[in-house]
Amino acid sequence: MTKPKVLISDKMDPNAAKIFEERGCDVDVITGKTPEELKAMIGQYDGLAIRSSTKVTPEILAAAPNLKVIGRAGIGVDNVDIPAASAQGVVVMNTPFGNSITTAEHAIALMFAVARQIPEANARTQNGEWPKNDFMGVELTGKTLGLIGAGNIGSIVASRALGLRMKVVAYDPFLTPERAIEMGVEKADLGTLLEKADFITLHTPLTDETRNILSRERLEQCKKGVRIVNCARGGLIDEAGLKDLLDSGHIAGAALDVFAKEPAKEHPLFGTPNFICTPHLGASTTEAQVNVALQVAEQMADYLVNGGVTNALNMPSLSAEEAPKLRPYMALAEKLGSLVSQLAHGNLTEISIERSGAAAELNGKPIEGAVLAGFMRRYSDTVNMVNAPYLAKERGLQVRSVRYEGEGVFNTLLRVTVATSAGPRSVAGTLFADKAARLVEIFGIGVEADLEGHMLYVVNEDAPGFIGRVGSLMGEHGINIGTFHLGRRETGGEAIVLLSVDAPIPAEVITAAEKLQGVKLVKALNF
Ligand SMILES: NC(=O)c1ccc[n+]([C@@H]2O[C@H](COP(=O)([O-])OP(=O)(O)OC[C@H]3O[C@@H](n4cnc5c(N)ncnc54)[C@H](O)[C@@H]3O)[C@@H](O)[C@H]2O)c1
Ligand SMILES: O=C(O)[C@H](O)COP(=O)(O)O
Repeated sequence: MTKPKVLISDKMDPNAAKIFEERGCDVDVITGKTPEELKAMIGQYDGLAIRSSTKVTPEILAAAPNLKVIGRAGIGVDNVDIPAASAQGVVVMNTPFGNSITTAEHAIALMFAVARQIPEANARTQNGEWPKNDFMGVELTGKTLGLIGAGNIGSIVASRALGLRMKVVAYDPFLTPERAIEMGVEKADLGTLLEKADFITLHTPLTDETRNILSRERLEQCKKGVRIVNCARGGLIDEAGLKDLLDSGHIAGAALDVFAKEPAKEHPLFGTPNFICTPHLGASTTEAQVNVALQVAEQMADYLVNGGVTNALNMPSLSAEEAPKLRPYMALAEKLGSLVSQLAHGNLTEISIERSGAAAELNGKPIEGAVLAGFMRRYSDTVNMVNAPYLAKERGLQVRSVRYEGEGVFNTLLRVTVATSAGPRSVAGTLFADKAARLVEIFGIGVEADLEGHMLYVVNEDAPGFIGRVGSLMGEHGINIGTFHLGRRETGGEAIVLLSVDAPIPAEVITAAEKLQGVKLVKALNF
């Protein structure tokens, strides 16, 4: 098996490259490339490991036909076009906890720095001025911190602020009253937070809802003398409004680690009194960088080598323990999805995926993804379990997932049913003790078969001599039969023949089979 190839395209702790190699991947570390240069080289890679500098645009993705996973050594993924990656079947993962403490500490550091004007005092002191009378700071003790976003980083900032004897008021639509009590913060709406806060820190991702969350109007609503810290994303604050309100003195200070446009080498805010900034250093500590580098490399290698999925933003997680258990089910699921789509006709608008017995105990999402991948393969060559649910949604396919805990005849069973104009059509399969996928039913007729390679499916009337006629036809055309499986609804009723052959079945053999006595339908199947 050829080794998966990974490109690390942003500065990352060297542990990442080491882990990739130890886990069976080839790795190149090539940083600082322009989008054009990245486009020219990305085609050869299975994995792309990034921080915030590399922008993964639809153009980059279009030049990456082999790409299977993008790993963000950090939290924010606003530099990755996730819908485009999903549509292309590329898993996008991040490391949601590796740099949270470090970033929270940076927010606290900036809060102190802006409260005591430390950067300017430092610069002027080192300039030989000794400006002791020019700086009068404020204490944090007893002040109210308004926290916008109370997730991982926000909650660490809250706990540190409480330790500094601040009061914390938090605005986060997803913060439950119970969690607010647990965190020791007061849950508030944004208006109340703006009225009460002496300091505000932001800890939300940049989304359509959070963009400009501190707009000029909202900045004007803030308590006079407020100090604002943003260690989350540029774009959350109206930068022009911030400058005007710093100039007017309504806002007493602001500290930004992030800007709407980065790198920010020139900016109207530069030089504004009581404005301090750092160049997106929130995650830049040795500890955090080792954490995120190790984590991203482990996650990506696990996916590329074993199929395990952790911290993916566009598909359900699949632990390294679950992956080996689920793998045979996913193979079965994909085959059943493919079989039902090759056999059922008409406008298929609904698909139902049932898991019973042991299968009901498993994580259903990857199985669902695999059924849909098999089902959608007829419509797209590039479909996989990541993009299949998106493609299915795009086509208006309704997907139902059902689990039955009890065992039937089989101790584990997957059944896939599609709604057709002639009524529901279902196929079912099980796993034998050797974990091999076996078909056990087609459209209500019991039949036991492997679904492998090239197959011929024939529906006929159950009558003596038919098996011989099919065998002779194959022999006449020089087609070697590998396996031969039979099933029937009842004696003399509708029957099926499913045989595997060693080579693709030519169209003239299908036509000849259709002319055999008693034949109702013939189809070549491929798996
Ligand atoms: N400066 C840096 O170097 C640096 C480092 C790490 C993370 N970050 C940024 O910090 C952000 C927060 O990280 P996290 O780990 O805490 O993420 P998180 O997902 O744990 O928390 C984000 C919180 O924002 C809340 N939220 C979402 N929409 C909101 C809205 N409209 N109003 C208020 N709250 C809203 C969510 O409910 C969630 O609780 C990341 O998205 C990333 O962009 C920056
Ligand atoms: O979202 C993040 O994790 C931070 O913005 C850190 O970004 P960086 O890895 O480029 O420092």
